[in-house]
Amino acid sequence: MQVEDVFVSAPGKAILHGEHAVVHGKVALAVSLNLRTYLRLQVTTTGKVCINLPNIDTFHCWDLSELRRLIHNFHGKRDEVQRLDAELVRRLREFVGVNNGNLDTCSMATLSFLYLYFSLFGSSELPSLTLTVWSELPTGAGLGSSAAYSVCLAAALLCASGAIPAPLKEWDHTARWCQEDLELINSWAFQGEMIIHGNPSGVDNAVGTWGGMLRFLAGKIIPLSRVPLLRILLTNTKVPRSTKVLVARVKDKINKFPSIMTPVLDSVDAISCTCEKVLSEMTCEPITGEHYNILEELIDINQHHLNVMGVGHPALDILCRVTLAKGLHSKLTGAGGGGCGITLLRPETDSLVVQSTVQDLRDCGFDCWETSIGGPGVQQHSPLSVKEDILEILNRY
Ligand SMILES: Nc1ncnc2c1ncn2[C@@H]1O[C@H](COP(=O)(O)OP(=O)(O)OP(=O)(O)O)[C@@H](O)[C@H]1O
Ligand SMILES: C[C@@](O)(CCO)CC(=O)[O-]
Ligand SMILES: [Mg+2]
Repeated sequence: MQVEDVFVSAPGKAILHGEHAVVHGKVALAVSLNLRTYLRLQVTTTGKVCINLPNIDTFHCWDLSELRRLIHNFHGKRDEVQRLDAELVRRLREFVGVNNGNLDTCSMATLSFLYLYFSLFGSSELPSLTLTVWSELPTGAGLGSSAAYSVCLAAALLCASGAIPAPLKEWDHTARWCQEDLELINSWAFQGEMIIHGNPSGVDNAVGTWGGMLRFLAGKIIPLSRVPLLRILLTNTKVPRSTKVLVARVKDKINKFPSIMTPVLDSVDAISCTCEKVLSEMTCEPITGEHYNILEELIDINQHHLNVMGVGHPALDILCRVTLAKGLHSKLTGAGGGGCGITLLRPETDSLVVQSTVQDLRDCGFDCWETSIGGPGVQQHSPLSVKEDILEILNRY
């Protein structure tokens, strides 16, 4: 077994179009953000496994002997990455003390760590380690915090188990894995997402793994390399919500009204495809106002569809109204039900207009900032390449 100390990070994401519909086999367009989750994994000789998750105020330390007892007579299936191992999930739920279907924030994060830890080390020696995670992303707000967390866990634990090499060379600040290793990271991150979400499409962990902008359809990931630079305003309504609950709510609605909801999902699919076509045209012909008019109309139509699906929220309605008063168009991003929304800014949108919109949204109690999109996917860091304030937090434990 090859075990090392590693620093890794993975980006959050914004979904331009296709949230929820993507869970039901429709196209989604998603893009990575410049906000990242960072993880430090230290190999220790304490005989303990410790996790420090200060964003969600969760700290645990278990004796290795206790963990060994937990998986006594259990044989992990390292190659089975499409489905969760029901027996392992059952044992872990009992261990963490969750018996019903509704997991709280801390239990979900703990459970997904333990699931990956046992799955990846179960058949060999369980290592003593300390793992610390700190994220720049708001947790549970639609920006893929669960996926960034799962991708970091998968990358660090796979690396520590020796299943994939640590790509960082002595002279590098950051380094990425080869395609095959990224696929393995992505598939284990998907398992972490399954623990947290219940029924994830896989789009969020794909963006966390590969970064950039991508088209996602039924597990098939197509990176979109030719996309125009989009200016996006991100707003966090700060209304808490759970992706798992919202995904289940949409499924119930589809089951209840199949003939009504299926056309809505088909329409969202067409919106994603139309958006992709317009974005591609914008890279090979001069960008016109009409391109932006179409992008804005697609945003408005999709926001209505998401309301029809039952994942809107009065705070998101306020976001749309306040921005429209300045001539700007917004939609929720991610699972909705509160959380974050995106607002498209035109290249010519005056910075004074942006500033006063941001102020109006802050006056509503929201967080709001202009963001840059398309950051790199999961990467390994030298300690020097981790921002100082984040390194200080990761080194605190
Ligand atoms: N920094 C973190 N540290 C520990 N756990 C985290 C962290 N970020 C996210 N999580 C886990 O992910 C859960 C939030 O996931 P959820 O899918 O509900 O929201 P999201 O991923 O932010 O939004 P969306 O799925 O809509 O993009 C938290 O309850 C926690 O279990
Ligand atoms: C709501 C959803 O479509 C996106 C969450 O970011 C869920 C998923 O795709 O797993
Ligand atoms: Mg999530």
